Amino acid sequence: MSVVVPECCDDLKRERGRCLFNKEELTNILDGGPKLTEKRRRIEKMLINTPELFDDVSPDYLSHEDRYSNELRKATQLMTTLEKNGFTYNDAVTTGTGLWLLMDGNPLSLHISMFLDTIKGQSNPQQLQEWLPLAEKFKIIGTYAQTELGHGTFVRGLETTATYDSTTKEFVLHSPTITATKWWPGALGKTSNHAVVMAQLYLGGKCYGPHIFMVQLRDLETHRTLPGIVVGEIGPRLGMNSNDNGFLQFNHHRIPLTNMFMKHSQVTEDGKYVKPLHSKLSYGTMVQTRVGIVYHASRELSRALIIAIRYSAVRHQSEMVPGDPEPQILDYQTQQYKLLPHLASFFALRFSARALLEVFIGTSAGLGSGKMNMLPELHALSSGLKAVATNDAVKGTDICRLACGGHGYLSSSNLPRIYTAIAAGITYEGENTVLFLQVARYLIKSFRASSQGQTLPFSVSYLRVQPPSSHAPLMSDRGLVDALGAGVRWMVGEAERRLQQLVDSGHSPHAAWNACSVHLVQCADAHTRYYICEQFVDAVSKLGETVSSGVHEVLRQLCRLYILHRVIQTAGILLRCGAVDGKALTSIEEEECHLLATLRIQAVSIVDAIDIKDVFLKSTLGAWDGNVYQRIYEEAQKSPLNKSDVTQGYYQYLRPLMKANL
Ligand SMILES: CCCCCCCCCCCCCCCCCCCCCC(=O)SCCNC(=O)CCNC(=O)[C@H](O)C(C)(C)COP(=O)(O)OP(=O)(O)OC[C@H]1O[C@@H](n2cnc3c(N)ncnc32)[C@H](O)[C@@H]1OP(=O)(O)O
Ligand SMILES: Cc1cc2nc3c(=O)[nH]c(=O)nc-3n(C[C@H](O)[C@H](O)[C@H](O)COP(=O)(O)OP(=O)(O)OC[C@H]3O[C@@H](n4cnc5c(N)ncnc54)[C@H](O)[C@@H]3O)c2cc1C
Repeated sequence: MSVVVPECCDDLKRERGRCLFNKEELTNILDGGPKLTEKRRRIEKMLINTPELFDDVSPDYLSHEDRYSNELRKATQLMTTLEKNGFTYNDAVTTGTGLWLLMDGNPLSLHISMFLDTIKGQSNPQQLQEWLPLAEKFKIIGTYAQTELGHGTFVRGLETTATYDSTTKEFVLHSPTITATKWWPGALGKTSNHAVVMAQLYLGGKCYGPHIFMVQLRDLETHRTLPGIVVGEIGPRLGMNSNDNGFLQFNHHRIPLTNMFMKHSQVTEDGKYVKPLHSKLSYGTMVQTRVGIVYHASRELSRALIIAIRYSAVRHQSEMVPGDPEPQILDYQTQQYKLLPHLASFFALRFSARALLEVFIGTSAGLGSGKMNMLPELHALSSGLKAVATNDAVKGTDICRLACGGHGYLSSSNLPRIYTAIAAGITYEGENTVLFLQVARYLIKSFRASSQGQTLPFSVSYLRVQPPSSHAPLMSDRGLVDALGAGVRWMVGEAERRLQQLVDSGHSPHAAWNACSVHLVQCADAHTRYYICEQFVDAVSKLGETVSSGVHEVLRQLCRLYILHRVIQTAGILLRCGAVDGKALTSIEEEECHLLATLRIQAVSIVDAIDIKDVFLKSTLGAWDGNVYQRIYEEAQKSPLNKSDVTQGYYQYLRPLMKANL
């Protein structure tokens, strides 16, 4: 397959003719610099030149088993192609390209993410030396097996046990109940021959809580399940059915002492426990994956936006002015209102993902030298951003689908598959409500610390009980972000007051927490969105000195739209705390409508600059050339039902019905 850029239709040609900025420059910003754009394109070119990586037939037409095998075939082909060309799996992950090719849930994704990340982040030097080369070269294939039938959220409630037997220097892994069955891990059913398993550590009859163990599940030659282990696949799901999400039970299965991950906590041969520097270090893989998911969610949202915005420029429907030609649906203000705030969201999430990655890298470096103080901040930021990013990506993707009318419901639009894949992100890696409650815990703690005069970490410093007065005019970007900050401060203060009131009236702190938890989740959501606004404003103002005026103007408009939209969404709170008044809100609403019309002019060019090629969009509606109707028609011809004019079903059922005397 070669990269041919086809002629585009007249509508898209006209849209692209109105571009006032340098698209390549915007692409570079989104990629993180020209070098990264160049690297991504090299990887893409290599993948596009590997036809085996592309489906001729939609997975929708395959049986469950064929679907799995086909995806496994592509996943292994991808890994060997990368290797042969001097790239790593990580290059395909960090550029998004690998996931786009295999986004029906691929059986190697857990191996290249959580399995390898656990080996890198939780092993002592000997374990690293032993396992990393095997895993990196796919000599062993693994997954992350934590969730059980009975518990996903509450890690401390897991029931799988790992009991140390000092006589043999082994751990005995056991699933004592049906609810202790591991359930959900991707690639556990049929693909993995190893798993990192989260289990309750027992030493001398005492439970030390969840710890991680490396467990071989299958024979490396025959791939048969080892004795003492039951493993299988959990059956069809809402989406990502090419993966083999699995179940796993242990029956007094023994593994060596050295198979407990021992970077942070250790068990000695005689069964003594050595505590980690921080009790949640074993949750590190989850934190790292949440950081990755923020990028992943923004990428998936961007695919949906490219599809829906290009389609909206090609699709003509109804009359805006009686008797006039049917306009492009993108000219309807309501259509702009559906799509453009999500386009702004994509940019906001991308800049925030980058900021979060920096916090992650900084914190990880600190951990290396024994500094644990950044861990709570990283946990709160990664939890909040993972939750907001997946919530917004899911909502945005569904709006993109709706914005494409009936055709958005077609599998060939690819919007259903993008939606079902990212929808899982709300649940996996920490269910979003639960993650927000973790953020809320951090907010309340910080707010109370501030009342006692303590200095707050950077992401919550604006919560100071007596904040410095803002000098930015209200209607400036900074002024509106400050107003949003004042809103969050008011919400958190209110939550703290309600909690205290309940405790004072005799409720236990835990009962009070539950009684305030709807409000607490709202605080966490608002705090995270305030952080996102800050990152967006900062990023655009920093770029201001280095980019051309056209690109800067587009970024400024997107940032402004994001902030205005957020202020309107939070209007109730901002009015209650006096951060804005009705008059300001009216002018903000008017400005938003004006901005929608301004951004509409270059919307197609902005999504072009995201630079995702047709082969990765996989959509009949969103291709570069805008040749929508021909593509939809051609795709329909591939339906197996069209192989014959009269189907078997006619002879078997319809004809007998028509002939029956009813
Ligand atoms: C490098 C980046 C690369 C960039 C490039 C990127 C490219 C992309 C990369 C790849 C991505 C592609 C994506 C596609 C594939 C996706 C595959 C994924 C498939 C999904 C896999 C899964 O789905 S896998 C299972 C996940 N399953 C959970 O996610 C369970 C949630 N459940 C909990 O996580 C705990 O259960 C929960 C609630 C914390 C309570 O934990 P708990 O009960 O032990 O703790 P408590 O609540 O009592 O809290 C006590 C104190 O601990 C503090 N604390 C708690 N956690 C802490 C922590 N982590 N760090 C610090 N502090 C922490 C807390 O803040 C309290 O602090 P304080 O006391 O000071 O207030
Ligand atoms: C596609 C997919 C892939 C997955 N892959 C893996 C994997 O590879 N490895 C793995 O180990 N796991 C995996 N999981 C499991 C996933 O991590 C869990 O499903 C997730 O952590 C949520 O846990 P749960 O299912 O127990 O939900 P529950 O916690 O039972 O959630 C049900 C409801 O209860 C609410 N709730 C729960 N606790 C609280 C609380 N404290 N306060 C308020 N509300 C609460 C939740 O908000 C939610 O509304 C995967 C899941 C999916 C869907």
